[in-house]
Amino acid sequence: MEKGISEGWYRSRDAVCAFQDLASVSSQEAHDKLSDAAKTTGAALVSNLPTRPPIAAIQRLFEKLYADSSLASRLNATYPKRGVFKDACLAPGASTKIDQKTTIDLSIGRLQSIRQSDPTLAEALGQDFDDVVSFYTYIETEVLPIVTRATSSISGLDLEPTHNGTNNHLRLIDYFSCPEPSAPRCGEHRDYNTYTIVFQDRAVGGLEFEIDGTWKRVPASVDAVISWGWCGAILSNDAVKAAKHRVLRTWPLASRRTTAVVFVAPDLDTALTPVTRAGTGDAGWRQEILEGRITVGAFKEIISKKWRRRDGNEPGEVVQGAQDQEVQEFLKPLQS
Ligand SMILES: O=C(O)CCC(=O)C(=O)O
Ligand SMILES: [Fe+2]
Repeated sequence: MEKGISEGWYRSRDAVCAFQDLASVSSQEAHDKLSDAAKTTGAALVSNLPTRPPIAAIQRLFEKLYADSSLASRLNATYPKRGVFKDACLAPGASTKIDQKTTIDLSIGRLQSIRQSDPTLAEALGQDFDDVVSFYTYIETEVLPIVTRATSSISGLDLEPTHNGTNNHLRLIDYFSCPEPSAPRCGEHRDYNTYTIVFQDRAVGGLEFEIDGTWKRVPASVDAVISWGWCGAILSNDAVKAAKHRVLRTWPLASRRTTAVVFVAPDLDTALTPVTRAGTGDAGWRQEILEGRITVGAFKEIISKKWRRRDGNEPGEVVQGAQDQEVQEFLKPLQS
């Protein structure tokens, strides 16, 4: 086993909760486990999901886009600002330091734009695309309200008015088979948002969280991981912890790992400022944040420049760990 990595943290931290339990917010046990995870490690492992992501369909969708560059261009033309299918690390002459993965980024807004700007594209993408959209719709309508409500009660906030779904995303990730990746698959970072759900393929591991200074593996058998990000930490004044994580390598090493990741963030015009006294007395936030002068949209612009560098979609050198350090210095200038 790699130095510094240990298994079994989820058992010792007791952060596992059965997802069926989450369907009923009155379930004290599920709430307590989620609450404990959000306040301590910032990550909860979830088993017994009633609905699984369509992993085989996601893999076929990636293969279709690898094989058909005109289809990939059509898909990217529906969101010219950033594109939808991103494969920067596969380009000839790409930096060997960027994340070794490809992604498909969707959201309710992007799905609308796909339907409106290229009405026959969904059909060209086929049944696999429909299966992905159905999965996303299910998660948006059935699952996210429950986790948002649980996060609200953990942090003493009412998140529902500022989380109307306009700033949520589904990211499909293909950690394609590669025995000797030149860089991490997904370099270490904290997510910028309120919380994230990583749906795993239950076959190939790789996701790790830094817990008390040590990288701990999420077992491949875990269905999904709920973790909290910077917006969650700021709004709750650090009552909720933003969890640092990465995918350094896939386990087994050369295997293909496929994930469906749902990011939940406050609406872009929300003021990014602590709105509860639940957390730390003096968390050290920068003055503009304490005064409510930075919106979620402005923060997203600042932080997304850094992650696009790591993804190879923005020029600039990638130094592992630097992204998280830069964000931390921005948010908590006196503590860095
Ligand atoms: O795919 C994973 O396991 C994690 C991905 C992740 O952390 C991210 O995209 O922010
Ligand atoms: Fe992440």
